[in-house]
Amino acid sequence: MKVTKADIVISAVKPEQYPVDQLPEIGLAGRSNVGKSSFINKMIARKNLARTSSRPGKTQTLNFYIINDQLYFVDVPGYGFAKVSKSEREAWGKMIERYIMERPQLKAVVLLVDLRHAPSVDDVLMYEWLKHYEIPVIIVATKCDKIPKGKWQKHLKVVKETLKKKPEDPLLLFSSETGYGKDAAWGSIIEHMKR
Ligand SMILES: Nc1nc2c(ncn2[C@@H]2O[C@H](COP(=O)(O)OP(=O)(O)OP(=O)(O)O)[C@@H](O)[C@H]2O)c(=O)[nH]1
Ligand SMILES: [Mg+2]
Repeated sequence: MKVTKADIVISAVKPEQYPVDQLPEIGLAGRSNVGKSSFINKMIARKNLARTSSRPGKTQTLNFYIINDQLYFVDVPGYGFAKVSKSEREAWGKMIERYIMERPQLKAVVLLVDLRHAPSVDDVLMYEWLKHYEIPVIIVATKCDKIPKGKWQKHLKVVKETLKKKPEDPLLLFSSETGYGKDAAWGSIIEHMKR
């Protein structure tokens, strides 16, 4: 998809703040620092519209980005960030749960995992939880620039087996650094938007 227009519309913490225009939405989920905001920036070819940081926990709210007046990317705060209090973690959980469970226009969640490592316990829980609520998931193994090409298949196999990936969910390679996998990711997102 050629992105000609992209803007942040709102940073929301509760449903009353979500956009009301019924456009399809694609959520981004994954561990803190895995590269969700970087994924959005690469996909829309903007340097830092979705704010990124080497410090985990950068994204704290549900950030709605409107793309070509056609769809939203919803940047979701990452999980698994140790420096978060129990009450913050609970607030996070409630915010995500409300969004994911009560949002018919949510067409799919892009679940980002780090290609370098086996998915964490939290990654597995997140995947199982999304599947439980019958949300289509596009699994994106990112930071593939950090692994030599010859080892990609081996690492993909670990991701697939650890998550117990369902056959209907695609697993794609990606790099926000090089742009590898951008067209495939758009292809999958567009397919899910039409459902
Ligand atoms: N080499 C490489 N670095 C990446 C890639 N994607 C993200 N990064 C780096 O990883 C760090 C975290 O990226 P973010 O996009 O801010 O991560 P996030 O998932 O949005 O993190 P939170 O907002 O804290 O949940 C930054 O330093 C990025 O530059 C990638 O594909 N390759
Ligand atoms: Mg972020």
